[in-house]
Amino acid sequence: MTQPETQPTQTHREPLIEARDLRRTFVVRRRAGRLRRVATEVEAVRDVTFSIGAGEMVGYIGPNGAGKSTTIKMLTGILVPTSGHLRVAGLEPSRRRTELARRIGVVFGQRTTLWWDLPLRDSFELLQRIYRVPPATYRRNLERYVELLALGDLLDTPVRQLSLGQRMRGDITAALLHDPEILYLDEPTIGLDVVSKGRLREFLRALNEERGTTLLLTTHDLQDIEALCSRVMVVDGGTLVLDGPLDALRARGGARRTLVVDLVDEAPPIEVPGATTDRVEGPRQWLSFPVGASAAPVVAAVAAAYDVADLSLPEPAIEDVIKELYAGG
Ligand SMILES: Nc1ncnc2c1ncn2[C@@H]1O[C@H](COP(=O)(O)OP(=O)(O)OP(=O)(O)O)[C@@H](O)[C@H]1O
Repeated sequence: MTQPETQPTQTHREPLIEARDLRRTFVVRRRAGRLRRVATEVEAVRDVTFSIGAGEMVGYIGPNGAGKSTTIKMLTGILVPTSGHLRVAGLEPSRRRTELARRIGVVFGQRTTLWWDLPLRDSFELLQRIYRVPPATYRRNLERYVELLALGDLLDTPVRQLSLGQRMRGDITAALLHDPEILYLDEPTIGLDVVSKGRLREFLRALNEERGTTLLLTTHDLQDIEALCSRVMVVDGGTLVLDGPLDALRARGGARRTLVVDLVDEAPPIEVPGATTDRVEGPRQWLSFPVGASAAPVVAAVAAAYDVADLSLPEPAIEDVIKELYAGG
């Protein structure tokens, strides 16, 4: 079994989600000739081990088919693990699915859990009954989320008439009406415009901060991860290949850092000790220096010898790091 690289995470409280050697296989029957079918086993998740503390915001990322949805389905109890140990809020999800449903919320970006032909309000009322949410809690939460997510004018609109962003806000409200401790979000910002994405991220951050809700987020949009998650778990081929703080992921961003210098005028490539100039485009130049070295002497040397209009030290792009991880994982 290969162990993922694990780094200590910032928050280490009581584990709320615990997975140990979690495995799930599927039997797939494929045609082999005109009449014959052969059964092959697909290992969608293998030997996945992690533990998530209350109040953490964790990104669960990986390329298509990596095993993310299969893991989330096991965490919600929809799928039974083939083997391994799994506890969510102290419960074994597949055996205690109904009980667990009252403690978790699930939001899928690609499909709604609301009733398509019903006005939002009726969907919410049905969910109140299904989850047996006490009337006072229901009223308080409905009021709160309708205001925070600006749904007031839409409560009487059938779900099918809502825009994608409005529908998503409705789905999030639906997932939070019963005060879940854990919220699973599967591609929550898919298809949303930049402003809606920003608002949604802000809302989720506040939810975590104010209510301590634990968030587990799967997404292909790494900006979601950058905006929300201090910890990221990367899965590839069913196996966890990295689990640690986002900063640790960034720190793997190659051996060199970049300094972008905007000169007042165009000039030949900058020459300063400790750095090399990799690219020149008009008055803008890109210098690089080793990751372990301090940027200060390079910045000072450039500022002393050149007329500088602006300087910036971009963070290593996590996209690049992740691309490398997927390729090599
Ligand atoms: N019900 C199923 N029957 C057979 N194979 C399945 C089933 N569900 C998932 N798989 C296979 O398990 C693997 C993992 O799939 P999974 O849906 O968990 O990936 P994912 O990381 O969520 O991908 P995506 O980002 O595309 O949603 C894939 O090879 C997939 O084809």
